[in-house]
Amino acid sequence: MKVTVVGAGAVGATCADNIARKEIVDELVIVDIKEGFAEGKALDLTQTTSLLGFDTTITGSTNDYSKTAGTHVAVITSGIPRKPGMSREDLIGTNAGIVKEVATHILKYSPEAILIIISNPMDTMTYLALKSLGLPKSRVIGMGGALDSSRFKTYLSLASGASQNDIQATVIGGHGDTTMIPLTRLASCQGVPFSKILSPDQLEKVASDTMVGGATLTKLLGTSAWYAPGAAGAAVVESIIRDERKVIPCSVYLDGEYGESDICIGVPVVLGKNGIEKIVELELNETEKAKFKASADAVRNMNKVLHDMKVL
Ligand SMILES: NC(=O)c1ccc[n+]([C@@H]2O[C@H](COP(=O)([O-])OP(=O)(O)OC[C@H]3O[C@@H](n4cnc5c(N)ncnc54)[C@H](O)[C@@H]3O)[C@@H](O)[C@H]2O)c1
Ligand SMILES: O=C(O)C[C@H](O)C(=O)O
Repeated sequence: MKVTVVGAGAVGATCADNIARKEIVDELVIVDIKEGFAEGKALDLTQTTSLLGFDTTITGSTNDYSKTAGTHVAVITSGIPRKPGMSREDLIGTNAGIVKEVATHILKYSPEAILIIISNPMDTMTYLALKSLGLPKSRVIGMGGALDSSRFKTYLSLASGASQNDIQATVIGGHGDTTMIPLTRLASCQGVPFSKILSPDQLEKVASDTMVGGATLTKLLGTSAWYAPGAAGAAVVESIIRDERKVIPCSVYLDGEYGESDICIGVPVVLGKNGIEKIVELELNETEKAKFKASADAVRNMNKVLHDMKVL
């Protein structure tokens, strides 16, 4: 199996590192537009092979996509990250052109590839890749919910003292500071609902901390996060490559599910060898449904910018 990671920056290199350590592919290719950068990251990672004991061939390429031929899964992380004070949506002007160009190059050499979109604003970039390339909806997957759900688990754990590994918690909706929906009603610790563990005020604080999780890190780091995003990207790749059929919230094209159509937005999906094997429809209450609709309206408004920019 072969995986390509486009963008050898903070998220791309961390994702590649995690994929290599998991030993889930024979070949890993990293591509970047910056001369020598992907080759350098690939060589550096290769030199961890004997230290970490994995056996994956890692190569780098400066924009030569012929090296990516035969890719099963391509992870797109190329583009600019936000700086403190910015929103993810502020990145659309630069990243839309990059994502469209990169996805086109990947598909030229690997027409059957499954695309994992990480570049922000991720829901809109996922929609752009799917629509501009006319790909089947099972093969274009936005990574956001996996990361947001892991942050939700971190904040639930910090508030309650429970182990993150005992927690089940899901974030749906857009991958934006105001659009994501941490499902506090459904969060549980080994079968015990968090509504029985934390007070309503504590749960509300956990939800709002989760929603601004990316912005909090951007303020601390001066740029956006990479360890958890890279690990979340690798977890999505792993479920596909190993055909694990894990349920992971991802941004996917909806065609009537959750009452929405013609939009990519975060919902739980089964990830297996064909990409999206199934969309899981959670039973939302009226409040959650209203939040999901508001989130979808905001994402749809952002998608309109793609037409204004004439990239779609
Ligand atoms: N979806 C998520 O959950 C999530 C999480 C973290 C970051 N992100 C997003 O991922 C993106 C990357 O973040 P980062 O911190 O790795 O940024 P970074 O600046 O460290 O890396 C981006 C890399 O993309 C490369 N690049 C730019 N244009 C390219 C092109 N046309 N072809 C190939 N490579 C190109 C750059 O040279 C750079 O090395 C950002 O848009 C960020 O907002 C998304
Ligand atoms: O916060 C960002 O801009 C990057 C990413 O979407 C994240 O959630 O870490």
